[in-house]
Amino acid sequence: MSDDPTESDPQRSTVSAFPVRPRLLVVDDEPLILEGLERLLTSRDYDVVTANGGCDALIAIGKQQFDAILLDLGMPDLNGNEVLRFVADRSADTPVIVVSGDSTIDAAIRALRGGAADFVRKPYEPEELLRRLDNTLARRRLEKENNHILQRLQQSEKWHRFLVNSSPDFIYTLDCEGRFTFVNDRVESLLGYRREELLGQHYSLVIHEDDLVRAEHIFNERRAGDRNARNIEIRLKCNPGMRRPRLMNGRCKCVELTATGMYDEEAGPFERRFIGSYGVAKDITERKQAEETVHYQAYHDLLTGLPNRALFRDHLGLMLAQAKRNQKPLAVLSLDLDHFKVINDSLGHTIGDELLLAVGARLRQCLREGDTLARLGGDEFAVLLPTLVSRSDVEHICRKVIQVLSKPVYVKGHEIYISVSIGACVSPDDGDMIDSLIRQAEIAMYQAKSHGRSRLQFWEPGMQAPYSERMQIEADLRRALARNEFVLFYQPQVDTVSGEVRGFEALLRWWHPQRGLLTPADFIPVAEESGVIVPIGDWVLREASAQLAEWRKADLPAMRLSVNISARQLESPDFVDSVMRAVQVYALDGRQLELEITESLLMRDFEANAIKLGRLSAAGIRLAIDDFGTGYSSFKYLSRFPIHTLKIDQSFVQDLDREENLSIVNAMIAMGRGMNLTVIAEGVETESQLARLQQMQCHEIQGHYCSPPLSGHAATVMLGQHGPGFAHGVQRAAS
Ligand SMILES: Nc1nc2c(ncn2[C@@H]2O[C@@H]3COP(=O)(O)O[C@H]4[C@@H](O)[C@H](n5cnc6c(=O)[nH]c(N)nc65)O[C@@H]4COP(=O)(O)O[C@H]3[C@H]2O)c(=O)[nH]1
Repeated sequence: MSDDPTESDPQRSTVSAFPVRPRLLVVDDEPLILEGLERLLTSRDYDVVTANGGCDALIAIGKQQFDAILLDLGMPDLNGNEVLRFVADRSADTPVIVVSGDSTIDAAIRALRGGAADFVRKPYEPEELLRRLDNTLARRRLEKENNHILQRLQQSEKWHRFLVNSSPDFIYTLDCEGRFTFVNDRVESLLGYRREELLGQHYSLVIHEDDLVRAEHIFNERRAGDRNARNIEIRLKCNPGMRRPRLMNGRCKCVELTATGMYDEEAGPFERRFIGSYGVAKDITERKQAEETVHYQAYHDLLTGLPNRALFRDHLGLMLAQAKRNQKPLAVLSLDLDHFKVINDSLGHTIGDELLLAVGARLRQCLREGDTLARLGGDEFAVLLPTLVSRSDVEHICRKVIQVLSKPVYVKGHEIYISVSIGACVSPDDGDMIDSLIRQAEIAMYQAKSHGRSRLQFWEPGMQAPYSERMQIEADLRRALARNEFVLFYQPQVDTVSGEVRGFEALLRWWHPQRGLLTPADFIPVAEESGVIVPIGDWVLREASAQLAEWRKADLPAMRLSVNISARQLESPDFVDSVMRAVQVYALDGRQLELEITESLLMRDFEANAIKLGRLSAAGIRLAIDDFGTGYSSFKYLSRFPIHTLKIDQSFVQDLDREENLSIVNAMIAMGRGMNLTVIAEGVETESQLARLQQMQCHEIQGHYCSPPLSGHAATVMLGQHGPGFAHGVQRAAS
């Protein structure tokens, strides 16, 4: 858009902008005078148009623009004053010089009042007329130029005002006392003040109390140019009484401020007078909030809102420095919920999350304000006790924690019992390095877990090894499946009367690349705790099923094969499906597969287990109660499960000489037979044990007396021979 007002007139440009010959209109009814004037002016290079009366003049003015008009007054058709009025109405900026024979002062005054620029009496001196014409044209040229400049200034001010007011930034000026002399419209949406409310007010009205000292420097900025204050972050307060809170998000805004000193330029370069400052404040509230969110997320656990490991480390670092200065001990606790994974897997993550929230809140109750409680991940919490008197303080707090967490937690209708294992270490006794203190507390916590859970264990120097070994096993276990390092062994279960092999128990072994063949006792507890047991258990089911399918393919007698099921496996929501899948994939007769589940595990979640096992039983799959006699099951409950086999725990079998054990085993066998179950005695090592079991009419035995667990190949060979050797031994014992 152009700001040049003459650009809109195609007929004529201004005298100053386009130095062409000035165009004049000469009006007189006297032909001789008209001619004389025309000659005179043309000789001076004016572009002359003549009109021999008032009417002619109006026609000429209507057609084109003139830079000046020389006008006679007394004309018969239309006198000069009428023409003058017409010019004043139509093109007021065209100067008119009246050239009249009427020499009265009244005529001159009237003409000048009517808008004439000058009055020249006839007869005139040509040079005098030309000089007056030149003056008039020069004056008009200056006026036009001034107008033009004024217009441009007004336009430019309008644009600046528009830019300032529609700016997304808050723009202000202050006087030298720090009072607002200008604020743009943005202040209303930013701070909730109307402009009039702020004008004349001291800037401190809008500064957040905590930033007042900093603001003093910026709002009194005297520097101008490149050295001024730039991009200074500061908080501005919103109008507390604002009526339209929907415009605001929050009670204060964060801005980035650039301020500059203002000086009175007219005082000259050596006498610059400070008159105030102006500034531009950019709203960065959203950016700050986003930064704060990112920062919060980086340092907090999002579920509980507690500090995470990074923030815990920071706090610990600070407190260690402080403890060193004050020569006071501090303690780091590592807390881990016992069996949390089981709860999480069986009741679902939503309940698990609620439980963690409840635990966090309870832990907080046991601590003082200066203590730090953090969630390091999963069910692992950490506590920093920065001011201790002695170790007994730690014991006291931990007793409180253990006691508070031993009370049931109610989540969505579930009554959940949880306990916590705590490891602790104290600085400076146990060191003063952040990471080693945290690690030592964790090591001690694992020790507490392995010593029976729900207890406190202080770190001791020798504790490193078992923890590392456990971690190593866990890491190796995670790789073992992919590397095909697991293998199943098969231990036969032999009929006590016929001596024939009735079935096998599949027993897991791990060919560890460095440590050789490992038995379940070496790795099942770690696999259970870490959850790796679920995929491993799945593999066992598939491998055992594959073995049955292989025996069938080799035309070997159909055997029962039992597999051990772990707690995590049974509680996994996918359990039933994974068993069914194995049966279907290998097209097994469901009755060939038996699941061994310990009685205590069965009782743990009675209702859910009854449903799951009911579904499996409907598909013909058998259920054996493992380690029978070691748990606290009630016969009444046991009868609600579709059980086929009772396995008497080897601890009873191996001590059959004791009268008391003999009676128990006798009762168990009688009960099993009474319930129409197959009774198998485990861990039978001697002939006399076998003889007693035969006497008590135990159906089958399993143990080294018959055979240790065999490799798949050895078990296949045995099946081919169909166990005559056993029959011989078993029958001999019976006779
Ligand atoms: N002293 C003695 N022991 C005998 C005798 N005969 C057999 N045994 C051992 O007794 C254990 C019987 O298995 P379990 O009670 O089911 O107890 C098993 C079972 O609870 C668990 N387990 C084994 N395989 C698996 C598996 O695939 N999955 C799961 N979850 N657990 C398994 O590990 C436990 C131990 O398994 P193993 O070390 O293979 O130990 C086996 C077996 O080798 C004997 O005459 N004398």
